[in-house]
Amino acid sequence: MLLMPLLSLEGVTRSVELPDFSQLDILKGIDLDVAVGDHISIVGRSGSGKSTLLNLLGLIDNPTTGRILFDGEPLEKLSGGTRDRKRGRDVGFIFQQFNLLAGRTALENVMTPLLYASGRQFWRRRALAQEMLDRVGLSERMASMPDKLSGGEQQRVAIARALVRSPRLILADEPTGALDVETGATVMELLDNVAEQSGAALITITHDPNVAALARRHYRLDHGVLSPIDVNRMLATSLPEASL
Ligand SMILES: Nc1ncnc2c1ncn2[C@@H]1O[C@H](COP(=O)(O)OP(=O)(O)OP(=O)(O)O)[C@@H](O)[C@H]1O
Repeated sequence: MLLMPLLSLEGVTRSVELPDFSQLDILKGIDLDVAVGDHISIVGRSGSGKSTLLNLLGLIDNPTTGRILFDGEPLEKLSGGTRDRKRGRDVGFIFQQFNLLAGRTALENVMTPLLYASGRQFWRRRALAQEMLDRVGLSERMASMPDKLSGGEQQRVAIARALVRSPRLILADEPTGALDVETGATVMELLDNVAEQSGAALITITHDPNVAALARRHYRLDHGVLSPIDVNRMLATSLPEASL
Protein backbone atom coordinates (compact mmCIF):
# COMPACT_ATOMS: atom_id res chain seq x y z
CA MET A 1 0.00 0.00 0.00
CA LEU A 2 1.30 3.46 -0.90
CA LEU A 3 1.60 5.88 1.99
CA MET A 4 -0.15 9.20 1.57
CA PRO A 5 2.40 12.01 1.27
CA LEU A 6 2.53 14.52 4.11
CA LEU A 7 2.75 17.44 1.72
CA SER A 8 1.98 17.52 -2.00
CA LEU A 9 2.38 20.31 -4.50
CA GLU A 10 0.39 19.73 -7.68
CA GLY A 11 1.11 21.98 -10.66
CA VAL A 12 1.85 24.90 -8.35
CA THR A 13 2.60 28.31 -9.83
CA ARG A 14 3.16 31.67 -8.19
CA SER A 15 2.99 34.91 -10.16
CA VAL A 16 3.02 38.55 -9.15
CA GLU A 17 1.89 41.63 -10.98
CA LEU A 18 4.62 44.19 -11.51
CA PRO A 19 4.09 47.96 -11.32
CA ASP A 20 3.88 48.17 -15.14
CA PHE A 21 0.99 45.61 -14.93
CA SER A 22 3.06 42.87 -16.57
CA GLN A 23 3.10 39.48 -14.85
CA LEU A 24 6.20 37.89 -13.36
CA ASP A 25 5.97 34.08 -13.17
CA ILE A 26 8.20 33.20 -10.20
CA LEU A 27 7.29 29.51 -9.80
CA LYS A 28 6.25 27.38 -12.75
CA GLY A 29 4.29 24.11 -12.60
CA ILE A 30 5.86 22.63 -9.47
CA ASP A 31 5.04 19.03 -8.55
CA LEU A 32 6.50 17.64 -5.33
CA ASP A 33 5.53 14.92 -2.85
CA VAL A 34 7.10 14.98 0.60
CA ALA A 35 6.65 11.89 2.78
CA VAL A 36 7.10 11.45 6.52
CA GLY A 37 10.81 10.76 7.14
CA ASP A 38 11.94 12.29 3.82
CA HIS A 39 14.98 14.56 3.68
CA ILE A 40 14.85 16.69 0.55
CA SER A 41 17.26 19.39 -0.55
CA ILE A 42 16.48 22.22 -2.91
CA VAL A 43 19.38 24.16 -4.40
CA GLY A 44 19.06 27.25 -6.51
CA ARG A 45 20.92 30.42 -7.17
CA SER A 46 19.82 33.83 -5.96
CA GLY A 47 16.53 34.88 -7.52
CA SER A 48 15.52 31.36 -8.61
CA GLY A 49 12.41 31.46 -6.39
CA LYS A 50 13.61 29.68 -3.23
CA SER A 51 12.01 32.07 -0.73
CA THR A 52 8.78 32.11 -2.71
CA LEU A 53 8.70 28.30 -2.67
CA LEU A 54 9.56 28.21 1.05
CA ASN A 55 6.56 30.41 1.82
CA LEU A 56 4.32 27.95 -0.02
CA LEU A 57 5.87 24.87 1.63
CA GLY A 58 5.51 26.57 5.03
CA LEU A 59 1.76 27.13 4.56
CA ILE A 60 2.32 30.89 4.57
CA ASP A 61 1.31 31.86 0.99
CA ASN A 62 -1.15 30.44 -1.52
CA PRO A 63 -0.25 29.33 -5.02
CA THR A 64 -1.55 31.43 -7.91
CA THR A 65 -2.67 28.21 -9.62
CA GLY A 66 -2.35 24.52 -8.68
CA ARG A 67 -2.95 22.91 -5.30
CA ILE A 68 -1.11 22.24 -2.07
CA LEU A 69 -2.30 19.32 0.06
CA PHE A 70 -1.27 18.69 3.65
CA ASP A 71 -2.26 15.24 4.91
CA GLY A 72 -4.21 14.87 1.69
CA GLU A 73 -6.33 17.90 2.50
CA PRO A 74 -6.27 20.85 0.06
CA LEU A 75 -5.09 23.95 1.92
CA GLU A 76 -7.48 26.23 0.09
CA LYS A 77 -10.30 24.53 2.02
CA LEU A 78 -8.88 25.58 5.40
CA SER A 79 -9.84 28.81 7.12
CA GLY A 80 -7.03 31.23 7.99
CA GLY A 81 -7.19 30.28 11.68
CA THR A 82 -7.07 26.52 11.02
CA ARG A 83 -4.13 26.98 8.68
CA ASP A 84 -2.28 29.13 11.26
CA ARG A 85 -2.82 26.47 13.93
CA LYS A 86 -1.65 23.73 11.56
CA ARG A 87 1.48 25.74 10.72
CA GLY A 88 2.24 26.33 14.42
CA ARG A 89 1.76 22.69 15.32
CA ASP A 90 3.06 20.86 12.26
CA VAL A 91 5.78 23.05 10.71
CA GLY A 92 9.12 24.01 12.27
CA PHE A 93 11.31 26.69 10.68
CA ILE A 94 15.09 27.09 10.89
CA PHE A 95 16.73 30.20 9.41
CA GLN A 96 20.24 31.25 8.44
CA GLN A 97 20.41 33.97 11.11
CA PHE A 98 19.06 31.76 13.96
CA ASN A 99 16.48 34.43 14.95
CA LEU A 100 16.76 33.75 18.68
CA LEU A 101 15.17 36.19 21.10
CA ALA A 102 17.93 38.34 22.61
CA GLY A 103 17.82 38.71 26.38
CA ARG A 104 16.11 35.31 26.80
CA THR A 105 18.00 32.21 27.84
CA ALA A 106 18.42 29.21 25.55
CA LEU A 107 15.75 27.43 27.60
CA GLU A 108 13.29 30.33 27.33
CA ASN A 109 13.87 30.50 23.58
CA VAL A 110 13.08 26.80 23.17
CA MET A 111 9.99 27.11 25.40
CA THR A 112 8.54 29.97 23.33
CA PRO A 113 6.65 27.89 20.70
CA LEU A 114 5.07 25.85 23.52
CA LEU A 115 3.37 28.98 24.88
CA TYR A 116 1.06 28.62 21.85
CA ALA A 117 0.48 24.89 22.42
CA SER A 118 -2.38 23.43 24.39
CA GLY A 119 -2.85 20.72 27.01
CA ARG A 120 0.09 18.54 27.90
CA GLN A 121 2.57 20.34 25.62
CA PHE A 122 1.75 23.65 27.31
CA TRP A 123 1.90 22.37 30.88
CA ARG A 124 5.07 20.35 30.28
CA ARG A 125 6.79 23.11 28.34
CA ARG A 126 9.82 23.46 30.62
CA ALA A 127 10.52 19.71 30.70
CA LEU A 128 9.99 19.37 26.93
CA ALA A 129 12.36 22.27 26.20
CA GLN A 130 14.96 20.77 28.56
CA GLU A 131 14.67 17.40 26.79
CA MET A 132 15.11 19.04 23.38
CA LEU A 133 18.17 21.04 24.48
CA ASP A 134 19.60 17.82 25.87
CA ARG A 135 19.04 16.12 22.50
CA VAL A 136 21.01 18.84 20.69
CA GLY A 137 23.84 18.53 23.25
CA LEU A 138 23.22 21.79 25.10
CA SER A 139 22.10 20.59 28.52
CA GLU A 140 24.97 22.55 30.09
CA ARG A 141 24.03 25.81 28.33
CA MET A 142 20.30 26.10 29.09
CA ALA A 143 20.69 29.30 31.13
CA SER A 144 22.99 30.99 28.59
CA MET A 145 21.93 34.08 26.66
CA PRO A 146 22.24 33.85 22.85
CA ASP A 147 25.06 36.41 22.72
CA LYS A 148 27.14 34.15 24.96
CA LEU A 149 26.78 31.18 22.60
CA SER A 150 28.80 30.41 19.47
CA GLY A 151 27.09 30.46 16.07
CA GLY A 152 26.89 26.67 16.00
CA GLU A 153 25.40 26.59 19.51
CA GLN A 154 22.86 29.26 18.59
CA GLN A 155 21.79 27.22 15.58
CA ARG A 156 21.44 24.15 17.82
CA VAL A 157 19.14 26.18 20.10
CA ALA A 158 17.17 27.20 17.00
CA ILE A 159 16.92 23.52 15.97
CA ALA A 160 15.65 22.61 19.46
CA ARG A 161 13.09 25.43 19.22
CA ALA A 162 11.95 24.28 15.75
CA LEU A 163 11.51 20.69 16.93
CA VAL A 164 10.09 21.15 20.42
CA ARG A 165 6.44 20.90 19.30
CA SER A 166 7.28 17.72 17.36
CA PRO A 167 6.39 19.20 13.95
CA ARG A 168 5.89 16.79 11.09
CA LEU A 169 7.60 19.08 8.58
CA ILE A 170 10.86 21.00 9.16
CA LEU A 171 11.91 23.73 6.74
CA ALA A 172 15.54 24.77 6.96
CA ASP A 173 16.39 27.91 4.96
CA GLU A 174 20.18 28.17 4.45
CA PRO A 175 20.69 26.59 7.92
CA THR A 176 24.50 26.65 7.61
CA GLY A 177 24.79 30.00 5.82
CA ALA A 178 26.17 31.84 8.86
CA LEU A 179 28.48 29.04 10.02
CA ASP A 180 31.97 27.93 9.01
CA VAL A 181 32.16 24.76 6.91
CA GLU A 182 33.03 22.39 9.77
CA THR A 183 30.41 23.75 12.20
CA GLY A 184 27.85 23.77 9.38
CA ALA A 185 28.49 20.08 8.66
CA THR A 186 28.11 19.17 12.36
CA VAL A 187 24.88 21.18 12.65
CA MET A 188 23.45 19.57 9.49
CA GLU A 189 24.27 16.09 10.75
CA LEU A 190 22.53 16.91 14.04
CA LEU A 191 19.51 18.34 12.26
CA ASP A 192 19.25 15.27 10.03
CA ASN A 193 19.46 12.98 13.09
CA VAL A 194 16.93 14.77 15.28
CA ALA A 195 14.51 15.13 12.35
CA GLU A 196 14.80 11.41 11.65
CA GLN A 197 14.35 10.46 15.33
CA SER A 198 11.21 12.63 15.44
CA GLY A 199 9.87 11.02 12.25
CA ALA A 200 9.58 14.46 10.65
CA ALA A 201 10.12 15.34 6.99
CA LEU A 202 13.01 17.76 6.45
CA ILE A 203 13.37 20.16 3.52
CA THR A 204 16.70 21.97 3.32
CA ILE A 205 16.91 24.97 1.02
CA THR A 206 20.48 25.96 0.28
CA HIS A 207 22.84 27.34 -2.33
CA ASP A 208 25.58 24.99 -1.05
CA PRO A 209 25.87 21.64 -2.92
CA ASN A 210 27.77 20.10 0.02
CA VAL A 211 24.87 20.81 2.38
CA ALA A 212 22.39 19.61 -0.24
CA ALA A 213 24.30 16.35 -0.59
CA LEU A 214 23.36 15.37 2.97
CA ALA A 215 19.71 14.98 1.96
CA ARG A 216 18.35 11.76 0.48
CA ARG A 217 16.53 13.33 -2.48
CA HIS A 218 17.82 16.37 -4.33
CA TYR A 219 16.15 19.03 -6.43
CA ARG A 220 17.25 22.15 -8.23
CA LEU A 221 15.14 25.27 -8.64
CA ASP A 222 16.06 27.13 -11.81
CA HIS A 223 14.04 30.13 -12.94
CA GLY A 224 11.03 28.79 -11.04
CA VAL A 225 11.24 25.25 -12.42
CA LEU A 226 11.89 22.44 -9.91
CA SER A 227 13.70 19.34 -11.21
CA PRO A 228 15.35 16.33 -9.55
CA ILE A 229 19.15 16.33 -9.74
CA ASP A 230 21.98 13.91 -9.14
CA VAL A 231 23.78 15.91 -6.49
CA ASN A 232 26.74 13.52 -6.33
CA ARG A 233 27.44 14.04 -10.00
CA MET A 234 27.18 17.77 -9.42
CA LEU A 235 29.69 17.53 -6.54
CA ALA A 236 32.05 15.33 -8.53
CA THR A 237 32.20 17.80 -11.40
CA SER A 238 32.62 20.69 -8.89
CA LEU A 239 30.29 23.00 -10.70
CA PRO A 240 30.53 26.56 -9.43
CA GLU A 241 27.57 27.95 -7.50
CA ALA A 242 26.55 30.16 -10.41
CA SER A 243 25.79 27.09 -12.49
CA LEU A 244 23.50 25.42 -9.93
N1 LIG B 1 6.33 40.43 -4.57
C1 LIG B 1 7.22 40.47 -5.57
N2 LIG B 1 7.15 41.43 -6.52
C2 LIG B 1 8.03 41.46 -7.56
N3 LIG B 1 9.02 40.56 -7.73
C3 LIG B 1 9.14 39.58 -6.83
C4 LIG B 1 8.26 39.47 -5.69
N4 LIG B 1 8.63 38.40 -4.95
C5 LIG B 1 9.71 37.87 -5.57
N5 LIG B 1 10.01 38.56 -6.70
C6 LIG B 1 11.09 38.26 -7.66
O1 LIG B 1 11.01 36.87 -7.97
C7 LIG B 1 12.30 36.27 -8.04
C8 LIG B 1 12.42 35.14 -7.05
O2 LIG B 1 12.41 35.69 -5.72
P1 LIG B 1 12.81 34.84 -4.42
O3 LIG B 1 12.90 35.80 -3.29
O4 LIG B 1 11.86 33.71 -4.28
O5 LIG B 1 14.25 34.29 -4.85
P2 LIG B 1 15.36 33.49 -4.00
O6 LIG B 1 15.73 32.31 -4.81
O7 LIG B 1 14.86 33.25 -2.61
O8 LIG B 1 16.57 34.52 -3.95
P3 LIG B 1 17.69 34.75 -2.80
O9 LIG B 1 18.46 33.46 -2.70
O10 LIG B 1 18.50 35.88 -3.36
O11 LIG B 1 16.97 35.12 -1.55
C9 LIG B 1 13.29 37.40 -7.81
O12 LIG B 1 13.72 37.88 -9.07
C10 LIG B 1 12.48 38.45 -7.06
O13 LIG B 1 12.97 39.74 -7.34
